[in-house]
Amino acid sequence: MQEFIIEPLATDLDDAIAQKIDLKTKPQGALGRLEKVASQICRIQQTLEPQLKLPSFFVCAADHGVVAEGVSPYPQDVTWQMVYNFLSGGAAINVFARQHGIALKVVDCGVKHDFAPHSDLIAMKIDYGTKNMATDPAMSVEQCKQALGNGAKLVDGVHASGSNVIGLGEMGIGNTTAASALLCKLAEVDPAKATGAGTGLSLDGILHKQQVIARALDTHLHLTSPIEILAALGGFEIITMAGAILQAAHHRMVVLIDGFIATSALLAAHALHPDVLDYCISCHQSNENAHRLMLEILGVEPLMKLDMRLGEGTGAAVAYPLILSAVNFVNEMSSFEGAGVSQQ
Ligand SMILES: O=C(O)c1ccc[n+]([C@@H]2O[C@H](COP(=O)([O-])O)[C@@H](O)[C@H]2O)c1
Ligand SMILES: Cc1cc2nc[nH]c2cc1C
Repeated sequence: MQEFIIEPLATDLDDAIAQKIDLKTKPQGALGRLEKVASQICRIQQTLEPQLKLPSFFVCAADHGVVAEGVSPYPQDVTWQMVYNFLSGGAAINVFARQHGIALKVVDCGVKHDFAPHSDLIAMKIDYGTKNMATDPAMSVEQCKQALGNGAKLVDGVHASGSNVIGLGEMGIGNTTAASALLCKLAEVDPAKATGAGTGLSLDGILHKQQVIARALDTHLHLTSPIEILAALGGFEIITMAGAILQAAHHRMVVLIDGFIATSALLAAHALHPDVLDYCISCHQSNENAHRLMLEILGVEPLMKLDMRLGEGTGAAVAYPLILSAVNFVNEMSSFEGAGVSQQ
């Protein structure tokens, strides 16, 4: 299994970072959350002059055997159809990535479809979708380790090209069931609190999805080791994202976390390596109820809440200019002394 070595953030520069931010021409704390983001990026990069270089986003796509239980209102074919939409530049994430100068690649982590080669498609198919978690482990432990390694490979590639900030998004009909199941098992949350509408289930549909998740938890009741839990309840795109998050933390990169499913990948990564959180910025709290719960459990505050629930990395992409503003104020704002402005 890929070994992820992640250093907790050093605290040596903390005083200097706080001082630099406090001496900018503003009342103390007046840039609010941007100050927290700026300070986190300075700590990740161990510098007083942070930079965001070559932002690189991955949309990780895969299918889910649990759709056989009727947990999503959309047909499974939407997964591969949306992959083509990403490749032709017509999805929401394409629009926002173009707007903000973000490089975007689509990753076939395990879609139930054969794609022709494409310059923006990275072929990392582990299988044609997972198995039905209600009756079987979604994947084998071997496949789970392979997915973690695939995520690491994605990040190694962009890191070698000079990128220091990544964003992770996903596409996979049925993947909110996997995200909810992971939340239940990893954080001991009742399915009644962890289950939501996903792409738009009715109330009856949500109750049925809740029962399917309860059945999956029962099937895998005996499991206690994180890797076995991730294999039993995860998805190929979720575990690939978890591997990418872990490897980005290893490289001391800034990791932009999108909505509910991307956060389930962070929860999975956190179960393997708690220090990974230091490198992650939660960009947008999804309208999926359990996302708030997941963020609370991880102890992270999302940057925004725009009532979005799309995935694809859209929440992270729309947050990108805010994060850039945080970095820019540290580098470009005058200090009180430099501008000749009186302090308190
Ligand atoms: O990111 C989110 O917060 C989010 C919340 C609800 C749904 N989604 C997207 O909807 C799909 C999964 O929904 P479902 O109902 O099929 O489980 C998948 O492609 C996700 O990207 C995404
Ligand atoms: C159309 C559609 C687009 C999506 N993008 C991410 N998840 C999605 C789910 C659906 C159904």
